[in-house]
Order: sequence, then C-alpha cells, then structure tokens
Amino acid sequence: MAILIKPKLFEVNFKSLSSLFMLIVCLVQMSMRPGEPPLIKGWLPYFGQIWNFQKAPLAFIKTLQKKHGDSFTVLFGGKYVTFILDPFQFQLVTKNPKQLSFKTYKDKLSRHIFSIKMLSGNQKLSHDLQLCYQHLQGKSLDVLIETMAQDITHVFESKLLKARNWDTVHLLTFCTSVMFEISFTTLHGKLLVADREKLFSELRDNYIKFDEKFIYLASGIPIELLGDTKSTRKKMINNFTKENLAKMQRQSKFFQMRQDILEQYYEPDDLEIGAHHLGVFWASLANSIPALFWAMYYLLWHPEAMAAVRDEIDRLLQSTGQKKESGFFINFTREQLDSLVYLESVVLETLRLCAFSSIIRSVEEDFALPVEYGQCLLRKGDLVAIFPPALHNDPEIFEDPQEFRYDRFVEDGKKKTTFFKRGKKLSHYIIPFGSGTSKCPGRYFAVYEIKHLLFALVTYFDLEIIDDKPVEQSHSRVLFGTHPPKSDVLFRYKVKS
Ligand code: HEM
Repeated sequence: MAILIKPKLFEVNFKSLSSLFMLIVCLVQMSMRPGEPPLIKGWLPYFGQIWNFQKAPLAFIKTLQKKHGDSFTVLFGGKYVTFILDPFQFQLVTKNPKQLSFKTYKDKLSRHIFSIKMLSGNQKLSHDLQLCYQHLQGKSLDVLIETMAQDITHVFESKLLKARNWDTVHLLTFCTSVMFEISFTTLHGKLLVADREKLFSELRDNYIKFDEKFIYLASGIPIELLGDTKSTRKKMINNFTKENLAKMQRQSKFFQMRQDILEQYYEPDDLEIGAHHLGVFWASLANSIPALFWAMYYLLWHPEAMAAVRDEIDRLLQSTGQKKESGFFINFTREQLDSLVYLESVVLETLRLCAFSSIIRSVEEDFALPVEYGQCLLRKGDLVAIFPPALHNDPEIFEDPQEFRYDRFVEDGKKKTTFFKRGKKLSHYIIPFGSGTSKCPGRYFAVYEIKHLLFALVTYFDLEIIDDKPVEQSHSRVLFGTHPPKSDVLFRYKVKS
C-alpha cells in the first residue's frame, strides 16, 4: 500500500523515471462513474494530492469539504481514498466489515511495518490475539493500573524527586523517557539485568529511530530504502526472544496471554513472535508520548488550566485526608481519579487538538454506501477514511475549535458529554481512539497513564516553560497517529518546597 511518499526517497535514473511516469499515467487515469463521490486527483499522476495534504492536512480536507460536501475521493500516492466526513454516517463505515474491512488493511500494514506475515489469511490467530485485549479492561485493568502506580512511584522516587533545585530539560525528551520506562515496565515487565539502564536507553533510542521512519513504512516504502531501519527493527524484535523475555519479571497478564497464544502458532524461537510484540510495544508508546507532551505543554502555557487542575487535586487530597508532604505515594482509587473533571477535560482537549489517526477500511467489493442524499458508490480496492480532525475542528460542534480550552469538556462541575451538530446530539463527538473493530484496545490504560502522570507532575513539582515561542504540530503522522511537536521545547522543574 502506498499513501504518503516523500520525493527525496527515490533514486531513479531519468530514463527509467520517464518510462515509469508513462506507465503510471496509463495506470491511474481513473475517472468518476455515476453515483461515485467527487474525485480529486490533481495534476500530478500517481502522487495526486499527497503533498497538498501533507502540507496542511486539516485545511486541505476542510477546503475540499466546503467545495464538494461530506464525501469525496482523493488520489494519494496511487491509492484512492474516499473520505466520509458526516459524523452521522460514521457507523456506515465501521458497521459493514464484510465490504469495508479493517483486517485486510491492518494485515498489510503489519506485514510491511513489523514483518508479521502469518496474520494474512489466518483468521484464527487474529481472533485469538484479539481475546487478549480483555486484559486491558475491567478487573485486569485495575491490576494494571495498580502496577502502573508502583512503576510511577519507582521512577519518581529514584529519579525525578532528586530535583531539589531547578532542572532544565527538553519537554519531549522528558515525556519520552518517563512514558517509555513506565509503559514498558507495566506492560512487558521489569528488566532483571545488571545493566538495566543501558539496555533501557538502547531500547528507547532504537524505538525513537524506528518511530521516525514509521510513516514511510506505513506508506509502503520498502524498508531497504530507509537506511538502517531494517537492522533497528531486527534489534528491537530480538529484545523479545524467549531468552530475553526470561530476563523480564512480573509481565502483565495481557503480555503473558499474547506470548502463550503466539507459542501455539510458532516455534518457540521464531523471530516473528518478537515482531508481534514489537507491534504492540510501538502502539503502546507512539500516541501516548506526544499526548503527554501536548497535555503538559498546554498546562504550562495556560496558567488558568494549571490552576484549575491543581485546585481540584488539592480538594481531592484534602477530602481524603492526604498531605503532599507525607511521601510520594498518594493513594487514589480509579473513581477518585475519574472524579477530576478538569484533569480529564485537559486530556480530552489535548487529544481533540492533536490526534490525527484516521479510521481506514479497505473496500473488499464494489459497494454502495447508503448516505443521506442517496448512495455513495465505492470501488473494490480503494480505501475509505473517517478523518477525526475534521470532526474535532468543526466550529458547529466546538466553538473556536483551534483554541485550547481546558474546561471544554466540563459542564456544571461534571463531565460534558453532549455535543450537537445540525441540532442533533452526536454519539461520537471525540474519536482519537478510532471506532468499531479498529478501536484502540489500550484506550483506558492510555488515559489513566496520562492522567496519573499529570497528577503526579503537577502535585509534586513547580513547573515552568522556558522557551516562549509557541510550538507547532508536525504533520509527519497524519492519518497514522497523534502529531508530535515540530521541535522540542525547554522547561524546568523542581520538587515543591
Ligand atoms: C493517547 C494514546 C493512544 C491513542 C490516541 C491511541 C489510538 C489508537 C488508534 C486510533 C488505533 C487504531 C489504529 C487503526 O485504526 O489503524 C489504535 C490501535 C491500537 N492501540 Fe492505541 N492509542 C493510544 C494508546 C495505546 C496504548 C497505551 C496501548 C497499549 C496498551 C495501545 C494499543 C493499541 C493496539 C494494540 C492497537 C491495535 C489494535 C488492533 O487493531 O488489533 N494504544 N490506537
């Protein structure tokens, strides 16, 4: 699958380039048939509108929406993608899995990005692995959250609480380091080796290198063209060999169950087991790290938001008879954390502004999507996409959508859950975690982790931003995740006296 491609990655000589160009022109001259949504190809064969989209994704989609309405098809790097932007039609995309398949799309990505081959054509393995997601919910989630609280305590006590004087660091680097250690340890287990710190920092560096190339892999570019990405991926997969897993203690039930299932399908020393673990390892960090960054960034930029969050935390601590001075470990239940409505609103508002993952399905057969004005004909082999940022930035739903408003999801002191479009209540007004079969199984874990970390950071530390220039979002993740910042930003922290 090829969606996002940057020109500098191609090194082709002129002769072959012109023949390739002619071939592509012939291949991609698709035109609209009656009943199909408007088709926007642009003047550039094959690549179509990809660079216009990448330059300013939201503005690009909004312009097309204004001109063509809520459904239209765009050519992106050899693929025709039909956007469905009316939130009342989202269910049509997610509730027809036979015709609009997530599995076909996901299996292709898994093969290309993580080198997982067995998923294609193996319904049973996919089904069995899905069963493991039960351990990211309900009672198992309680256990995970408890483990996470211990891991947060460990990281704070052993590292961060040593900052009695101002410590100046880069915010993204800081969030990456904290989130990496906590997520890895909670989900995959504690590393039982003498050189734990060294191993951690190697794994983190490899993750960062791999993550930087993720979008190219997701775009279908062969890994061989991406420098040393293949060897980085191999090193990471090797972290999950049976021998290395034996060095990890207290693995989560979620991880253990996946390992047990994978061992039923593969020989114990098959490296593809590690490739599966790499997939989840990447998924557990790739969105959470930028989400924590932006939540912290917005709190630091908006003193009124910081004050509101600190105030409700103080009130919770007082009502439960806990004092900040009485050691790091502050006890709160899941319900108490949930009762912090401003904290939750900050997290939702952050995701509303920064989450750019799309909900994508592959069209398995020619299919007529019954939309409000009649039918929207979809062609076999194309892709269909819901683009959450269009919903999240709709001024009819969210007033001044480009602004960060820390209390946007609070009403009368409670969580606000009613948002309207065309006078009708929306069942889905914020969808950073996808929808239907592709909905993120780690969403509860992710939100608790971010909230817990923000709670600990704002409670124990004085925090100040140093760079006073606003940071923009990088579009390097468009369609595939939460946008990271274009550049890192300096901030300083010290333990409250
Ligand atoms: C703010 C944090 C997060 C966001 C915004 C997020 C968002 C998403 C989205 C949009 C998808 C669907 C992708 C698609 O349609 O192709 C997804 C899938 C997934 N996420 Fe998350 N995620 C987050 C954190 C996590 C965490 C912490 C975990 C692990 C515990 C996790 C595990 C997964 C897995 C395993 C999948 C693939 C599910 C499948 O298709 O089988 N995510 N996530």
